[in-house]
Amino acid sequence: MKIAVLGSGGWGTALAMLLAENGHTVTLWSYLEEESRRLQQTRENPLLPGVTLPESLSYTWDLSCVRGCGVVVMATPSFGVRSTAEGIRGMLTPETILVSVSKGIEKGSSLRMTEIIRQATGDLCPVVALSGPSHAEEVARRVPTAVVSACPDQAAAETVQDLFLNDRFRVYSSSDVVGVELGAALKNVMALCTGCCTGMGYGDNTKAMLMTRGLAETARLGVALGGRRETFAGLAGMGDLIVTCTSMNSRNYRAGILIGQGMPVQQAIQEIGAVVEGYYAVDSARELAKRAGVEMPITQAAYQVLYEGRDPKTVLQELMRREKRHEMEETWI
Ligand SMILES: NC(=O)c1ccc[n+]([C@@H]2O[C@H](COP(=O)([O-])OP(=O)(O)OC[C@H]3O[C@@H](n4cnc5c(N)ncnc54)[C@H](O)[C@@H]3O)[C@@H](O)[C@H]2O)c1
Ligand SMILES: O=P(O)(O)OC[C@H](O)CO
Repeated sequence: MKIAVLGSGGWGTALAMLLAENGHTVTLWSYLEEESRRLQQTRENPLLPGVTLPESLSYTWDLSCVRGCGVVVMATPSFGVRSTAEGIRGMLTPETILVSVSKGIEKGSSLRMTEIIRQATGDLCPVVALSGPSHAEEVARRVPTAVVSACPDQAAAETVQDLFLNDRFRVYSSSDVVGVELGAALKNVMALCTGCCTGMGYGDNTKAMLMTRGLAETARLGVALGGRRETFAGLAGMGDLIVTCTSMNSRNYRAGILIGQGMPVQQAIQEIGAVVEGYYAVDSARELAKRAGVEMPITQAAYQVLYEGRDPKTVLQELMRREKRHEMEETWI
């Protein structure tokens, strides 16, 4: 299969490697010409240390590489998804399958990634979300990993499942694209929160509390927006939450640690040197929650720290002092 991977950050590069190793003809598109030239010359991505890119990969910074591709993988940061999708409109056919691997919710529109792609490309092709606990650094080193391929069009989800599957990358299919995408976007917010508490010197109890209650509010929003409750107990929900809130590979968790240690938010994001999606998602998630009438106290707390400059210790105190309640009072998995 001829495949284009759009976005040569850590994740786009790791997936391009995997698809090339699965025998596909893969072109890796970079947003910046110099990034593409450097990849071609060095066959290394500094975001994936110690990994050599396969000889069979091709590199470009020209979006016309999508012409004639059966599958196009959208792997830019969430803020680049709309413009990249608009750039390929007119080069697709109804048979092309688009795969979204970006994790976020668009600022302003509060649309999920597959919704943006469908809108920006004229809703011509099926759009599959591929998500789950999968740090690029580990996938590139062939560490056994499992993810989920989600689309209401089951045939498209299964085509993508087959393309990516191999003996170190297991892919499940799902029709719940809403649940899968919201789990992906919200776990980044929770990782910023758990990182922040780690940075402030709190321990495993605090981390477990935020992960568990964070998943509860994620599922509450997801179900209100049409996702299935059980999806949040799966790879794109609990699975990705675990990996992101516990791994030093996580950009969101590491940014949270720096903020908890007292570094200003923008400086912490700069320091990470790769996209910190939770920062962008928190604003849109809060907006979605408001519209759906869903309570999301941890997301709200994260917003106050990240956008209003409030002291994280005070914000955590306020979370702890909320009115007492029954654990299973609300929608839960
Ligand atoms: N890195 C991972 O382990 C991983 C795993 C799963 C999903 N994801 C998701 O994949 C997406 C990409 O993450 P990443 O870690 O590869 O990012 P990254 O920070 O490593 O790479 C960012 C890339 O995007 C390019 N870029 C910058 N601005 C752009 C724009 N406006 N339009 C298009 N491209 C632009 C940069 O040139 C760079 O190549 C994110 O949504 C992330 O949540 C990442
Ligand atoms: O490094 P993070 O926090 O952006 O997480 C990357 C992936 O989403 C983990 O599945």
